[in-house]
Amino acid sequence: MSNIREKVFANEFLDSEADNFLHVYLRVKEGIEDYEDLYEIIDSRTLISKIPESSHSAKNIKEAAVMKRKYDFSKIFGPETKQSSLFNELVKPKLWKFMNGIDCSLMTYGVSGSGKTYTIVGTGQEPGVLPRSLEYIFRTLPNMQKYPEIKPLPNGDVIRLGEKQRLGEFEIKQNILSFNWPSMDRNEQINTYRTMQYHLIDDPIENVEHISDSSIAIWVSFAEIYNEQIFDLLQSEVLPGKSKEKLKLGISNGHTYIKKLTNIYVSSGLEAFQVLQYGLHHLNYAKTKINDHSSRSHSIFTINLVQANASFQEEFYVSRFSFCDLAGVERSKKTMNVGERLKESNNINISLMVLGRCIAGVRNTQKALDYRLLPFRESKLTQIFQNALSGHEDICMIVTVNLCQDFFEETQHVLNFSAIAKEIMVTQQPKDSVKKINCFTETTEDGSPEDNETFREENTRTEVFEDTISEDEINQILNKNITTYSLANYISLSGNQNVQFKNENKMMELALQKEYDKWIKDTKLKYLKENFDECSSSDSSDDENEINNNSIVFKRRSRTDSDIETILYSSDEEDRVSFWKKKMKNQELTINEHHKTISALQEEIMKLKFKNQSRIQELEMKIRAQELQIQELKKKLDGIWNI
Ligand SMILES: Nc1ncnc2c1ncn2[C@@H]1O[C@H](COP(=O)(O)OP(=O)(O)OP(=O)(O)O)[C@@H](O)[C@H]1O
Repeated sequence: MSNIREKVFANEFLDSEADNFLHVYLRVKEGIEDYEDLYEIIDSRTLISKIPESSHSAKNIKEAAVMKRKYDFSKIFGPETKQSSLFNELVKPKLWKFMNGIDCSLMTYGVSGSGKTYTIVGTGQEPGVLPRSLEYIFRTLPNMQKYPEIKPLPNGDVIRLGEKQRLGEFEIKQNILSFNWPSMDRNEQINTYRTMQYHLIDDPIENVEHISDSSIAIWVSFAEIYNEQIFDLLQSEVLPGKSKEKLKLGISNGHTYIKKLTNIYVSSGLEAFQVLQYGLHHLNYAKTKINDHSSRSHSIFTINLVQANASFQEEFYVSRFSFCDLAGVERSKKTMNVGERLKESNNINISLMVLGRCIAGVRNTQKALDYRLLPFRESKLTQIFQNALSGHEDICMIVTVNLCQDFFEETQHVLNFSAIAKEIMVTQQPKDSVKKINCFTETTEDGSPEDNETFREENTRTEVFEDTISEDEINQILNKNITTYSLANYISLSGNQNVQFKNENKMMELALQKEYDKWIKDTKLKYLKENFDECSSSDSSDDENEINNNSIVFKRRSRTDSDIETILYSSDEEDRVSFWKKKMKNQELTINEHHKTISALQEEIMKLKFKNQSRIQELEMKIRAQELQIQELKKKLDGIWNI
């Protein structure tokens, strides 16, 4: 039998896609009747936005003639689009790739309430692309075994399970499937799924002859990024008084993964759907002014497909399909959020801003070879999707919009974002980079699967840098055509891997380091000039709004409240992010100050308590002494009476 991957790459669909740019689709929410004053869908790919003079977006437009903006999409799904059409046209071809071993991601991006969750999860009557995908995958692939044999680890390796571990994994799944819902009838879920199955019974499926001669398994995971912390939505119920475990990120072979994320083995679409419902039940939702059931986090549901070549028992291929439902773009003025909701809002906006900056950065990098240090590490979301967002995986975005007037500014922001995203070039994975996945055969029969997983994660893989410097790169460096991004990369690589190279080229490295330091200095000065006013001298040296940079004093430009909104919705992403970061930093400092005051007061109270306690003890001892004296005197008195 030939290699599964060879069949994948021989498949004609891989070469059939005409454009190599990131696919960005627009989905227009149904039920908005009178949007023609503001928007015009001129064909299946183009939307025109008419910007009213009163709008904030019109401020930067000088001539009346350019009060229209044109946005191109891979395809526009109008308000009449049914969930089934969206699935058939957009997701089905991707599932075919996924079943042939290629990693795929689908993201929904849009204003809060515009239909992101509706598109991915849907409702009982109108299931979204995810439940439909689960059903499609299980109808297409051959029957799965009841107990799993091979388990994919979060870092990309696979592990062969022993007898006890197989039973253990089965039990974990059963616990989820038999979970008692406080607010939902389990039978209702099953009926919802069965109804969908009934409707899809005549839907054609693909011929997967070449997959049927390999042994396969499907595992699913579900993670949430809430307030910049990662949580496992499939973790068993947290005991009262205990908090949910925060998961960390790891890097393996250049891919970022979530450490210790639970993977559940599922052997049918219904089981996978029930696991999805279990995770959704743990997701952070809240009622805001613009959506009664608003997701306050980014959620990532991943289907992992493990294929083992029947003839080569130790050859495994894992492919993943991630469905990422992003939290909604929102303005605190509209949502009227305060307290915890406001904090969530800030975190959501910041991570979406970083996403926008990364996308713009990748676009610029590819377009003008204007390499920069892209801010992927500034948010968990962008770290996880770094590889996909850099154009190295099959990723598509569904931008959801509500074309009503109330959300005009936010929708412009979303449309601008999508216009940039659509310019990202996607590079197809080259054939020679396909690798065989490591498989670990378990020797011990005892120990839980989690133990093994942790052991494997911690002991078998270390974080490694993906590649070494190529001849071309060295030539680039010598030609001084090097960009800052490559410089930074080179320095970090030479510091970690190329020890021999480093020794041989010490002089060159020093020169590069100098050039890199200069870039850091220039960037800092540029930033200060953009955000601060230069002043001749400083009146108060400890003013936190002042920065002294090489004896030039810069004073922070003050910003009004309305500037905040302008920054949040302006096109200058870097300005926005740095502004919000600083604002949050200041808030953190103020909170710290409050904490310090509270600690001081608590100390004072303790001191007073202690002082009073010793005074009370002193007085009690005096009373005791008085009482003893009384007793003595009484005794003497009794003696006198007895005489
Ligand atoms: N295309 C559509 N057709 C019918 N109903 C829709 C459509 N899109 C959204 N809805 C309905 O609008 C409401 C809000 O949608 P949804 O919860 O999907 O928004 P969201 O973008 O995920 O919001 P948030 O970011 O706040 O979580 C839901 O009741 C949903 O059923």
